Amino acid sequence: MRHNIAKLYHAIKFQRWLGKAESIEYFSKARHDKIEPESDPVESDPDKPISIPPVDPKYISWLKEHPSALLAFPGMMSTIKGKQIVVFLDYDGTLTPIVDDPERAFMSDAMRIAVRDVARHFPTAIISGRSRRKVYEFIKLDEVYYAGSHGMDIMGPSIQLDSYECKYRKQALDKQGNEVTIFQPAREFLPAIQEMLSELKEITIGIPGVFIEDNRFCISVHYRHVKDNDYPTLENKVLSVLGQHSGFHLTKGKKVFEIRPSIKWNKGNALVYLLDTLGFAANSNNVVPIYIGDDKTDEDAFKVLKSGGVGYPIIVSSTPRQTLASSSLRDPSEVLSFLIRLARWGEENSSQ
Ligand SMILES: O=P(O)(O)OC[C@H]1O[C@H](O[C@H]2O[C@H](CO)[C@@H](O)[C@H](O)[C@H]2O)[C@H](O)[C@@H](O)[C@@H]1O
Repeated sequence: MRHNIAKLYHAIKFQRWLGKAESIEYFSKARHDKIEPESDPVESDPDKPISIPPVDPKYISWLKEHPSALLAFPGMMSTIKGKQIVVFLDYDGTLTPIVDDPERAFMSDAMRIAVRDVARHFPTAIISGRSRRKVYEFIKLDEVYYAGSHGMDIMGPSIQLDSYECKYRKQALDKQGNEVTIFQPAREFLPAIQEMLSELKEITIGIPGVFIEDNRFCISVHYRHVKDNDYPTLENKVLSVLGQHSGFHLTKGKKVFEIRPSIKWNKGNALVYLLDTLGFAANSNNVVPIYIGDDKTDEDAFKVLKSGGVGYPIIVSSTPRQTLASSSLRDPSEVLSFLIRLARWGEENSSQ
C-alpha cells in the first residue's frame, strides 16, 4: 500500500511539492475541451406518473465493468477493515440531482444527515466546481472540509506555514473558530476573472437563457435554457472573451462552459493536497480514499486513485460512460444509500 501511495504521488508529480513550490506550473498552452452539446438527465417533475424506464442493455454490460458500489459494499468493507477511510464528495449531480436552476440545487435534509454522519467517523471533504462559499451555503456542515472552484480554493486542516511556506497559503479561522489553512493556487488570476465576468455578462446580454455564475476562481456559463439556434453564437462569444485573456482555458460540463485558469491544478491535486495535509501521506499504508463524483472534472480525481492503485473511485451515472472509476452509483439517491451504509459501518466498527 505504501508503494501504491508513492505511485499516486508520483502520478501527479506532487512529492512534497507543497513545501517547495512558490509558483504553480502553467499549462504549456491553453487547452480547450472539445466543445459538444451534451445531454444529461434533469430531475423529473414530481407530479408526473412514475414510468419504469426500459432496461438499456448497454448500461447492463457497462455495469459489469463498473459494478454497483452498493452491491460491492460488503466486499469493499472487508478489505478496508482496520484502515483509515477518507471520503471525498463532489456536489452537483452527486449530493443533489441535476436541476434546471443552478441557484436552486438544494441538498435534501436526509443527504445532509448522511454526510454529517459519515464525517463523524471519517475525514470528509467536498470537492466542487462551485465557489467554496456557495457550496458551503448549500451544505451547511462544519464537520467537512471544502474545496471550491474545482479544487483551486481549499479550506483544509491547519498546517504549519513555516514548514510549508508558500505564497498561496494563509491561516484563517473557520465558522467554529478552529484554525484552518486556506490554499488558493490561482490567486493572481482573480482580477482577470472579474474582468471576464463583466465582459461575458455584457456580450451575452442579447442571448436569452444564458446564466453566468461567478465561481470565484473560475466562471460557469450555463446554456441549459439557451435555444439550440443560439448555441453557436454563445459559443463564439465565450471563445472571443477567452481569446482576449491569456492563461485561461475552457472545459465543458453538463450544459455549461467552464472557464478556468490554465494551471496544473485540478480535483485530483486537491484530493492529494487534502490527504497530505490531513497527515496521511507519511503514514499512508493504511489510507483508503473513497471519491464519489459524476462529472468530467471528477475524472481527474479518479485518475489519481487509479494510477496510484489505491482507494475507490466511484462514478455517479445512470448511463454508460467512459470513466476511470472502478464502480458506480446510479444517481444521488444511491449515493445517499451508500453514505448511510458507510456511516453505519463506521458506527459499528468504531465501537469495537
Ligand atoms: O463539481 P460540481 O460540484 O459537480 O460542479 C459542477 C457544476 O455544477 C453546477 O452546474 C451543474 O448543476 C446545475 C444544478 O443542478 C445545473 O443546472 C447545471 O446545468 C449543471 O452544469 C454549477 O452551477 C456549476 O457552476 C459547476 O461548475
